[in-house]
Amino acid sequence: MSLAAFLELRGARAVVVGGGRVAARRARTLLDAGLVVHVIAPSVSQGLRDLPVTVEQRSYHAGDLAGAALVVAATDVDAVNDAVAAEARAAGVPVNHAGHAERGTLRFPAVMERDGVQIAVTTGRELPMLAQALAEATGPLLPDAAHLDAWSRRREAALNAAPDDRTAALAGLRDDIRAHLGLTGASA
Ligand SMILES: C[C@@]1(CC(=O)O)c2cc3[nH]c(cc4nc(cc5[nH]c(cc(n2)[C@H]1CCC(=O)O)[C@@](C)(CC(=O)O)[C@@H]5CCC(=O)O)C(CC(=O)O)=C4CCC(=O)O)c(CCC(=O)O)c3CC(=O)O
Ligand SMILES: NC(=O)C1=CN([C@@H]2O[C@H](COP(=O)(O)OP(=O)(O)OC[C@H]3O[C@@H](n4cnc5c(N)ncnc54)[C@H](O)[C@@H]3O)[C@@H](O)[C@H]2O)C=CC1
Repeated sequence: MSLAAFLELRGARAVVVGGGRVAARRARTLLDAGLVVHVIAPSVSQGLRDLPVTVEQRSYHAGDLAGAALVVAATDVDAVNDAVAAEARAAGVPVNHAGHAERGTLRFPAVMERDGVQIAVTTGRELPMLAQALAEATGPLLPDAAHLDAWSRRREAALNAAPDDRTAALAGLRDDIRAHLGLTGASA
């Protein structure tokens, strides 16, 4: 099993090597998470140029990943993606290898988000359609902001309650949340 985690990388530098369709998809994901994206590729698609990224129109060279907190190797040349992944690994920087995910250290999941709540799905293999379908199927479960705010207030109040009341208040909140999601019975 891989490590499931959410990275807070707002303002950090990402280097995307490659300028095609996959690079553009990854760049959008990184921008949504607040990273500063730098693209290096001899040919950069219009879709990618239209995004708020900086572009260096040339081939990748060793040393290009200096200062990167995250790297994407998304060229259509396996050997180049391998070289990018090797440089990133040596620098201890997480890297996504577009052609062979197992040669990198980071896989992108399919994601559903609503008001800050995120559900991310990975298949542990390369079945992007399944990852996407599973994420989509969970979408309707995501609560709206009004519910989130009400639950957060109740949790705060419960944590501030006297010890005798706290347990019951937290149990009541847990039951209400589970019922809202259609779950019945005790938690697993
Ligand atoms: C391993 C992985 C990459 C990694 O993370 O290292 C990978 C690999 C591959 N994807 C391929 C194709 C497509 N992938 C998408 C879309 C998505 N792919 C994503 C993830 C992953 N894709 C990782 C595994 C996730 C898992 O399974 O757990 C999503 C979830 C997230 C993201 O891309 O950021 C994103 C959903 C975006 C959304 O939610 O909107 C589309 C477009 C579409 O479907 O609309 C196409 C077809 C068009 C095209 O070619 O672009 C192929 C080519 C073979 C094939 O067609 O299968 C490979 C390589 C291979 O399979 O060898
Ligand atoms: N992970 C995924 O979701 C998917 C991955 N793939 C893989 O990703 C690869 C890229 O796919 P696309 O974006 O569709 O390809 P594409 O053909 O649209 O783009 C390839 C890009 O690589 C750049 N490039 C080539 N040599 C380079 C070098 N030496 N240095 C820097 N950039 C270089 C090109 O200039 C071009 O911008 C595919 O070959 C495939 O292995 C393909 C589909 C989906």
